[in-house]
Amino acid sequence: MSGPDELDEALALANDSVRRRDPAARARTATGACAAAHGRGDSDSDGDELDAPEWLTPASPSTGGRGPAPRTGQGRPQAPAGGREPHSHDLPWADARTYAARAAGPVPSCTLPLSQALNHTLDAPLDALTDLPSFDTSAMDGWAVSGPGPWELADGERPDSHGLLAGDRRRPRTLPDGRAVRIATGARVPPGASAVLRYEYGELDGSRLRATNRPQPGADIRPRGQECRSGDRLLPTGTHVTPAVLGLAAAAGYDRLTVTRRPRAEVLVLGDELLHQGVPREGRIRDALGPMVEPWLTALGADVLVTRRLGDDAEALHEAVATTTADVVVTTGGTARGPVDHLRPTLTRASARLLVEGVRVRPGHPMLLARLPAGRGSRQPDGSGPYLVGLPGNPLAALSGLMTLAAPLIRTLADRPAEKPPSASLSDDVQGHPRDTRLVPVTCSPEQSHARPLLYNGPAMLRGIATATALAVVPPGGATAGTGVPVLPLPWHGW
Ligand SMILES: Nc1nc2c(c(=O)[nH]1)N[C@H]1C(S)=C(S)[C@@H](COP(=O)(O)OP(=O)(O)OC[C@H]3O[C@@H](n4cnc5c(N)ncnc54)[C@H](O)[C@@H]3O)O[C@H]1N2
Ligand code: MOO
Repeated sequence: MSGPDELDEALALANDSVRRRDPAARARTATGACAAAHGRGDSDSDGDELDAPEWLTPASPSTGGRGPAPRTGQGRPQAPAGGREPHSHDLPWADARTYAARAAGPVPSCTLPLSQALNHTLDAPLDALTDLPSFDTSAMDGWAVSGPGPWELADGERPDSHGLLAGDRRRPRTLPDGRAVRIATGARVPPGASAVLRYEYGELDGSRLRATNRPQPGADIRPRGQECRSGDRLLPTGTHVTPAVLGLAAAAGYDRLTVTRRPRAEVLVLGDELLHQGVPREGRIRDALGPMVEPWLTALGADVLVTRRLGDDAEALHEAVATTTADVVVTTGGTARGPVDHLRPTLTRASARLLVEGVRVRPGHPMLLARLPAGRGSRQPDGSGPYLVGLPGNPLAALSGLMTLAAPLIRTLADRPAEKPPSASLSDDVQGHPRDTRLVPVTCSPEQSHARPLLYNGPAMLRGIATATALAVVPPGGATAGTGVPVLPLPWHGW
C-alpha cells in the first residue's frame, strides 16, 4: 500500500492535480504501531489496537483503497451494531497524503515587498527588468586599456587619481587607442576599451603603463547582458522564494514580487489536563504541542495567526471553528471518542465535510481532515470555507498528523508541487504494524543513504523525534535492515 511504487504513484497524482487545476478557479485577487523491535516504545498503539472497539467512523462502506472520493458523512461516529471491521474508513497512509494534497487549491496571490517575500511561492514569472549587467562592467581593479599596449594614461589622468569608480554617474569618455585609465571593480568600462588590465599585471612608469601579462581582448570586462537580457525569463511561476531568489530579483530590478500568499493557520490546543508552565503535577501534564505545532507549521510554509488554548470547552471550540479567519485550523487532541473529545461532534454541529476520517498509520490513526463551511471568518477563492486538520493528542501521533495531512495540504495551498520522499536504507530491522504504515523517527547519515531508527518512539514520546532528522515510512509487516524505505525529512532538515 505504501511502498515506494505506491508513493510514486500517489505523488504523481498529487502533482498532476496541481498542474491540472483550473486557473480560473483560483480567482486571484491581485492585491506499528508495534513497539520497535530494536527500541523502547509505548505499547498503547500496538497491533492489539486492531481489537479496539470501532469508534472512529460511522458504519458505511469502505473507501476501498486508492483514489478516495470526498465523503460527506457528518453524523457523529457510531459504534457498529455488530461485527468487527476496525477503522473501515481509515485511508491507507499514501492515499491520505495524496488526498490532503488534492483537497485544496492555492490561496490567492498578493504583491509583497522583497523584505516580506521570503519563503513564498512566485505566482508570476521573474522576467528580467534590465540587462544584467546593465552596462559593460570592470571585473577587476586596474586600468581600462585600449589596444595592445604599452599605453599612456588618458589626458588629464594623474598617476595618483582614483580614475573610474563603481557608481560614478558621469558617463565615461571614449578611450582612444593606446590610452589607459584607472578603473575600479564594478565601474563602467569606457567605450573604446579593449580590456581591463589588473593592477598586479601592470607597471606604471610616470604616465606610461606596461603589461607584465598582456590581457586578451575583453579580459576582465563583464559585457552588458552577459547574464541576461531585459525580458529574459529568469525564474518560472512556482519557484520557492529563497534568499538567493530575493537577491536575483533585486539585481534584476524588482522592488516587489507577486507571490502566492502563505496559507494562514490557527492552532487550537484542546485539553483541560494541560499546564502551560512548571512541572507536571496532580495528574496534569505540560502542553507539549502548543510550543511545537506553531513553529512546525511555519516551517511547513504557513503563517500562524494565533495559538489558542481552549481546554475541553465544546462551546469555545465551536465558536473558534465558526469564526476563524484562517485558511487552515489545526486542532490538537480530542479526535477520539472519550467523554470530553469534542472535535468530531463539533464538526458535525458546524456542518463540516469530513474528508479524511482516519488514516491507517501508527502513531496517529485518529487524525482527520475536514472542510468547514464558509462562515463568518475565512472564505476561500472557490467560495468554500477553511480546512481543519485534527491532530491526535499523543504528541508523536500529532506530529504524524502534521507530516501526513498538514504538510501536503499546506504545500498545495502555498502552490508548491508535491515532492517525492527520498529513500534511505534502514540500518536495523523495524517491526511493523500488521495492517498500518508506521512512521518511525530516524537519523539519516550525512550522505542521506542510511536511516537509523531511534529509541523512544512511542506515541506519547518526544525523546526520539527530538534528535531525528526524518520519519521513516515503514510498510505494514515491518522492514528488515538494508531495506530501502521512503523517508520524510523534517521540515528544517531539507535534502
Ligand atoms: N478506545 C480507544 N481509545 C483510544 C484509541 C482507540 O483506538 N480506541 N486510540 C488512542 C490513540 S492511538 C490516540 S493517539 C488517542 C487520540 O485521542 P485524542 O486525539 O482524543 O487525544 P486526547 O484524548 O485529547 O489525548 C490523548 C493523550 O495525549 C495527551 N495530550 C493531549 N494534548 C496534549 C498536549 N497538548 N501536549 C501533551 N500531551 C497531550 C493527553 O493527555 C492524553 O494522554 O486516543 C487513544 N484512545
Ligand atoms: O498511537 Mo495513537 O496511534 O498515538 O495515534
